[in-house]
Amino acid sequence: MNADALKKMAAEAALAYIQPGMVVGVGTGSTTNFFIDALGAAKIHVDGYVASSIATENRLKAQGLNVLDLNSTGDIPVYVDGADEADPHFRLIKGGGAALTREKIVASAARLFVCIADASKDKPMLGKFPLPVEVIPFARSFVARQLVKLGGTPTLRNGVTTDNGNVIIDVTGLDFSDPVKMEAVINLIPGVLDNGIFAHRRADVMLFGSENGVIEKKA
Ligand SMILES: O=C(CO)[C@H](O)[C@H](O)COP(=O)(O)O
Repeated sequence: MNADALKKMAAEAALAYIQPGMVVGVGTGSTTNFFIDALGAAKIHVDGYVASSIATENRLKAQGLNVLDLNSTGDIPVYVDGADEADPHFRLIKGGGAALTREKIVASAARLFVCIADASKDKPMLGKFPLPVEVIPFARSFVARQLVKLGGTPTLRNGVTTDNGNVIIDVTGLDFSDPVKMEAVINLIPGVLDNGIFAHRRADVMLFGSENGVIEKKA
């Protein structure tokens, strides 16, 4: 099976977590797009969806699904999103689609975070995937120098502006032996809005699409 078939399998399995009357948070990316399409077909009578990006909002609307403002919903029962890497402790690297800040906000507002991915994202430890960091443009060069001091090699993601009007710096070479600490340390650099380590807000459930079917892991 190709990666898309595995992503679709994981995305469709996440429907089991969606109940009528819920507010559902929806992530961003190709795996989440399969989830949105599955939602459109399933026609579950949820209260509405909170989108983690403009792209997701547009795709939900194209499916005729009701999009809600995060500021007018309370805590969200469930959030479904993909990941670039996941470790055995349900910690993630996200932001390959540049939506990491809003994704982390909606994930943090959710009581349950269901992460959907193809099994290639299941890693013994984080850090092969370059870490996305959302940075206020004014501070781009300063932040890059601080990331070098942390042992990283930063690269500006060319031509990308986030939904928040910022830039993305992708960083390789960081020490991921303590992802909780690294997430916090990077976020202390002035000019950083957020970074793609999801260690303070980890996933609660992992659904990996694999050649042997969906592998479900619960924290
Ligand atoms: O964090 C993300 C977007 O900011 C995505 O969830 C992550 O990049 C995975 O994407 P895909 O489902 O396309 O593999």
